[in-house]
Amino acid sequence: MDTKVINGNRSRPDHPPGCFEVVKGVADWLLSRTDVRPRIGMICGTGMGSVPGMINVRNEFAFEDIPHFPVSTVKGHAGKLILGFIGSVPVMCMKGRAHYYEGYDIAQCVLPVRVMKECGVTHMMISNAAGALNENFQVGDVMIMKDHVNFLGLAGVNPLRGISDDRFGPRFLLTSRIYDKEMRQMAKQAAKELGYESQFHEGVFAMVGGPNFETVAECRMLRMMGIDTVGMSTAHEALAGHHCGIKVFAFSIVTNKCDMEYDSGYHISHDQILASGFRMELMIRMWISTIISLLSAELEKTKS
Ligand SMILES: O=P(O)(O)O[C@@H]1C[C@H](O)[C@@H](CO)O1
Ligand SMILES: Nc1nc2[nH]cnc2c(=O)[nH]1
Repeated sequence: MDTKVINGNRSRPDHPPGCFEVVKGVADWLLSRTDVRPRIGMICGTGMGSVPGMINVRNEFAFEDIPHFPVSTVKGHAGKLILGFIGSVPVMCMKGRAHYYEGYDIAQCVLPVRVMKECGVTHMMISNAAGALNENFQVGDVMIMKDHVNFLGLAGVNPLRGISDDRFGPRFLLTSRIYDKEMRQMAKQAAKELGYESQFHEGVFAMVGGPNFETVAECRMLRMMGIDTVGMSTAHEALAGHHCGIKVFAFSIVTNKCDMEYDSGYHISHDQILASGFRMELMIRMWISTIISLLSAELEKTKS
C-alpha cells in the first residue's frame, strides 16, 4: 500500500481531506491563476452579501471549479471565491461557505482557511448569521466575537483532530486569545466613527451543529452558560485560522432572537434570516470598509 510518513505519523494512503499536500496543491492552483497575493481573507456568511461588491475583482472562481473545495448547497451562499483589492489591500474573499451540517467532514469545511494561509493571508474576517440569546440584543445588531463555545469541537468534531502536521500548527493549541485584540479594537473604533455604537456589542458566540434551530430548553441552557449568540458556523474556521497563525476577527449578524418561551408563537425560518441579513448589508459594508482602512496601515508595516 502506498502510505506517506508525515512527522513520524503514517497517513492514510488517500491523502485525507485537508492534509498539507492537498492544501498546498489547491493554493498553488489558485496562485498560478492570479496575480493577487492576498493579505486579508474573508468568509462572508449571511448578511455580508454586499461586501464582495467593494472588491476590485481580478479573478473569480466558483467553489465547484476549485479542486477539493467544499461546495455550498445553502440558499444565500453564492459559492464564489474572489481575489482582488479593497483600496490597496489584496484580499481573498469567500462569498458563502460550506457548513458542517451539509455533510462535509470538519477538515473539509476548513480547507479554504488553510488554503488562505498558504496563499499568504495574515488576517481573517469571518461572519455568521446568528440568533440572539442576550435579551439586550436586537435583530439588526452586530456582535463582535471576543470568545466562543464550540460545541462541536468540545465533542471532538474538531479540524485539529487526526494526524498533527507542524506545517499547519501545533498538536496542542492554546485558544484563550483566539480572537485578535487589535482587530476587535479597530472594529469597535470603526463602529464609533460611523455612529453605529448602539447597535454593536461584544460577546460570546456558540457554534452548534445545526441545521435545526434550537429548542426552548436548549436556548435557555445556552443563555445560562453566558452565551450571547448562537449559529451554525465560524468557530471551526476561527480555530483552523488561529492554529496556522492567522490573526482572526469574527462577528455575528443578529438575524433573529432565540425562542426562550414555550408559548411565544415566535417563528424562525431561513428565509427570515436571509431577509434580516439583507437589510443589514449596507451597514456591514460601511463598517467592514472602515475596518479595512484602519487595518491597511498595520498591513503596510509588515509588507514583505
Ligand atoms: O453561514 P452562516 O452562518 O451565515 O449561515 C446561516 C446560519 C445557518 O447556516 C443558516 C441558518 O439560516 O444560515
Ligand atoms: N443555530 C442557530 N443558527 C442560526 N443562524 C441564524 N439564526 C440562528 C439561530 O437562531 N440558531
